[in-house]
Amino acid sequence: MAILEVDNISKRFGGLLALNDVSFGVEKGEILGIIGPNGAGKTTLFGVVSGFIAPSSGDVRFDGQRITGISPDRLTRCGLVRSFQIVQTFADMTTLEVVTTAALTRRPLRQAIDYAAEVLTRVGLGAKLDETPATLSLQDKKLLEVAKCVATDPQCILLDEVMAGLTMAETEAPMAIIRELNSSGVTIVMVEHVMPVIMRMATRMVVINFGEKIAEGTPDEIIKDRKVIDAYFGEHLDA
Ligand SMILES: Nc1ncnc2c1ncn2[C@@H]1O[C@H](COP(=O)(O)OP(=O)(O)OP(=O)(O)O)[C@@H](O)[C@H]1O
Repeated sequence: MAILEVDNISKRFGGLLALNDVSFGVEKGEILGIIGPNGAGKTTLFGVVSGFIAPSSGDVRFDGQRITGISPDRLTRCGLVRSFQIVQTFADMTTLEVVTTAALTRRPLRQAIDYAAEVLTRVGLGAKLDETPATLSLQDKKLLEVAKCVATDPQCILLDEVMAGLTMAETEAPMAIIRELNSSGVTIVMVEHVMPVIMRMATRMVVINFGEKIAEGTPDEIIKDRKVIDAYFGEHLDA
């Protein structure tokens, strides 16, 4: 059963058609990877699905309900949450305060603080509750971004380049956390440039190029797809 349906989404920025009639579904419990060359429209697509960008046309449905145009905070309460490529934090807050803010989505303050500490520990930041995000390493900032999502108790998480900038060794921790989340029933949609990561994680993939969906299938099907290989100009897609 599809938890998320993207139906004929187009988005125009002035003269630029950033998304052109993109449609796909996300099945409950899967890990869907979205890939595409730079500027393909992946971030715009995430923005539309998560309520940050209004589409020029088309609809998004979550759990059977039309959600097009619904604000990100309402979507979070519905169980659909996104992470950001550039780690979003407030300068003066501690990691515990940042994640507590997210946990307040479904809990009163006292419980939100306890739950935030639990989630931070789960992602490996249990020793850094009192640190400000600016002092964290890039890997820890990414884990904080994941913790913010997890603390809202989502049904579906949209992860925008959680592995970008990390070494392959550093990707192991976020990959394990995402797998664990998925095992606990959370549907994952991830945009990722780090090809070996997405090939290992995704159960299915959607490929975007110049704002259009050019392919959809399992990682094995995708690496053999002629249109995908051409879009990457022969870039090596092996996992
Ligand atoms: N707010 C905006 N105003 C005008 N053009 C935009 C805006 N946001 C994105 N674009 C353009 O839309 C196209 C798609 O951009 P988008 O950021 O969605 O691609 P992407 O696949 O996420 O790229 P990357 O992999 O580099 O992050 C690009 O040509 C970009 O310059």
